Amino acid sequence: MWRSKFLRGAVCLLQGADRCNPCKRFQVPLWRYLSFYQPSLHPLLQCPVKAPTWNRSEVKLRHAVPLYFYRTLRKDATSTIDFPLHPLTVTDIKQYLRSRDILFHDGYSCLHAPSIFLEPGSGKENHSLFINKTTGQFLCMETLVEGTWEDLQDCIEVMLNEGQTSISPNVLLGFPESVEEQEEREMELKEVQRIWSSSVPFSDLLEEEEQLVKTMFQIGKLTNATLKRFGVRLFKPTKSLVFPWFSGRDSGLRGVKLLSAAIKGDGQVVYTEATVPKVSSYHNLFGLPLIARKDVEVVLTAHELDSMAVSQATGVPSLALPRGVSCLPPILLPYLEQFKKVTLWLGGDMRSWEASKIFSRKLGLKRCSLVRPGEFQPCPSKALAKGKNLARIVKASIPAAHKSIVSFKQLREDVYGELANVEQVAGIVWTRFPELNRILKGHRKGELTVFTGPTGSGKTTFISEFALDLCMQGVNTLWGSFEINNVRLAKIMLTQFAKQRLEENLDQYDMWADKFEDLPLYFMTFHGQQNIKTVLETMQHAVYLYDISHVIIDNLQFMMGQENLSLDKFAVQDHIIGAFRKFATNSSCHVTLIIHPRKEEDDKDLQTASIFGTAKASQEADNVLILQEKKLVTCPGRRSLQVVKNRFDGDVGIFPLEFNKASLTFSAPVKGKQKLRKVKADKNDSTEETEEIEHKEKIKKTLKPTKAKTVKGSGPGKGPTDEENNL
Ligand SMILES: Nc1ncnc2c1ncn2[C@@H]1O[C@H](COP(=O)(O)OP(=O)(O)OP(=O)(O)O)[C@@H](O)[C@H]1O
Repeated sequence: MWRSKFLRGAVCLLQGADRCNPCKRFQVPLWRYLSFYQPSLHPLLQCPVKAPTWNRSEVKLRHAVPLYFYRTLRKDATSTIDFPLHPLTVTDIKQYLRSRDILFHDGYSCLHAPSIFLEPGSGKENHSLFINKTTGQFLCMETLVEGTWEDLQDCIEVMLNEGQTSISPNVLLGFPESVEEQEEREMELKEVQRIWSSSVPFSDLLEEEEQLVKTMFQIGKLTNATLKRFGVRLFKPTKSLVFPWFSGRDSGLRGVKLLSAAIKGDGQVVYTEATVPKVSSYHNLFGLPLIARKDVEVVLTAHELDSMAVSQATGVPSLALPRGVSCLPPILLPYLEQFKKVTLWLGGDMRSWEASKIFSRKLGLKRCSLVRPGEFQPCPSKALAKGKNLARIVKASIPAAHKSIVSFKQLREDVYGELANVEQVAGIVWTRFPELNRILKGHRKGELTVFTGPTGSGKTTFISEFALDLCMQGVNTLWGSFEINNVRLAKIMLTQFAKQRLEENLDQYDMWADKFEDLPLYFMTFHGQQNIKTVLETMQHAVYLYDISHVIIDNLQFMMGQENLSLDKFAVQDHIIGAFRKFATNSSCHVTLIIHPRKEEDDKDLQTASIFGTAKASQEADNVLILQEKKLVTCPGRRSLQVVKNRFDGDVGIFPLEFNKASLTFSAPVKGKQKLRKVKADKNDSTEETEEIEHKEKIKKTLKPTKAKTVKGSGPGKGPTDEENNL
């Protein structure tokens, strides 16, 4: 939301308005619920209610009435069904299609069926209807109609009720959006058109202007022909590159992504992205309009510039994911179904390597191959800039499907990668807890962390900030808060995010809530006792839908009551911890499990034995953290964090925590401005690094440090903040 305000602000300024139009205040929910309105999807996961994704203007009311009528009937019917329904499975989808005599066959991540949106004998290719096996999301590759499983079921029912064998793509009418949503959508489309029409193609730039922009974005090796083919333009007011979102070969503009460069105070060049519509609705596979139906091979990258580099250097079709390595939205999978070979070249670091392994599972291991990052295989745009042979790098990609038994020869490269990238292998470091980095070294996917502390000592409060810190760095996070409700938890997190009591600064609520809303943060809706199977099913679903890489379970005790009571308590606890351990490993997802201590003695620190009934549970955990509460007379309530187990490198230790009641934070306040250490290039630098430094100098000369300017908005929901103005 704040992005569209900013862009509206930028465009208003563009049009000579002396100030932003009064920014329309949007009542936006503070957090992002995972609540689908289609009961067929997991009802216990909630996400913003999404209207179907086809262009509403094509809809003809004539057809809509029966469908709308049908839906209203069914909606009432489902409201009487008790939750939880089981999440949709491929078996459910197959059973339904068979019951309607619709033939299908298995694809990679989708089922392929004859499209019901094509007149029989229309001469167009059959089996062009792709249905995602996990979510039911569908796409007709001929008409480009797409929608949810519920929408497809509705269309099939209406078609059968009318005794037809096909149905017009215009039949679909989503639930009427609220006036506000309709208004927001129209405003976004206007924004997109404004930005697009006021951007200029590179061929229209003056020579020196073109050179300056290419230097700024380090795309000197990309030709204007390539930029033109992909439709890239320059938005002059903010010197931003504009990447268009055309969803099909000949369809209209649905959105844009702006890439801007700015120089920070310390001389670092920072690249910032902004999308319209906002990032959660921005599902652009950049480069899609250039894909022909006959293409069977594609290179998937994490950035638009990388895609253009691959396409220009190798001639192989290439697409860029909308949100880099952070997620591969299932809604895009039907668009990738036609490819028999998918090469994932997501970047040059370990995070990209981890993501490519996870995404290849979603795409189907057999058809995927991965470009291993490394010194000689940076991201595509860097490889192009350094004159590397991109075709050879793509050719040298390794199959994602690995055999169950491997020799060291196959492991050799992975081992080297881990040794050469110690920092990245250590995981994501906390920005707010340097002491924790010193001991744990970082937060890694696939691990199980057990966290405990005395009752009422601040476990939830601490873990909330612990997880928020990682989420702010792009770690997709799922909360399972069985003890306190999501509103209260979100309020704690927002306070920690804003580092102030918003009760006393309500005029800033919208600004902070807009930023908070863009975090990759999701909540389960469980409360009170739950059984472990339902919780794990929901977590699995969330990992698939949102590429969750960190799940917090607060707390274990809420799953103890539902298990087989004939077992003794410790056996149940061991079973549950074992189940989370398995989930963490199989889903490459970090699980943080909060456990109430088994016994507490006021005058003694908690030990590992205080937590677990048996040694088994402590063996399953990779990390064991304890929030120690010193009940000292001198400083009552003094907390410390103790790491009693660290499987990654064995370091353990304890450090004090300073609790700030106003901001609910445990992180030590930053004392003064931390001077960023300048790393002097050492004498024997390789020529490449020297070139890199010279290049950076050149960019700094072209980029005048931007002076942050504030645009006074009107009352609540003020205009863009300083950093937004730096876009
Ligand atoms: N270090 C601290 N000093 C004082 N108050 C704190 C501290 N940490 C948390 N609190 C406050 O104590 C209350 C309980 O915090 P929290 O719910 O995080 O504890 P908890 O250990 O999760 O509780 P429970 O054991 O019931 O789950 C909250 O109001 C919180 O703001």
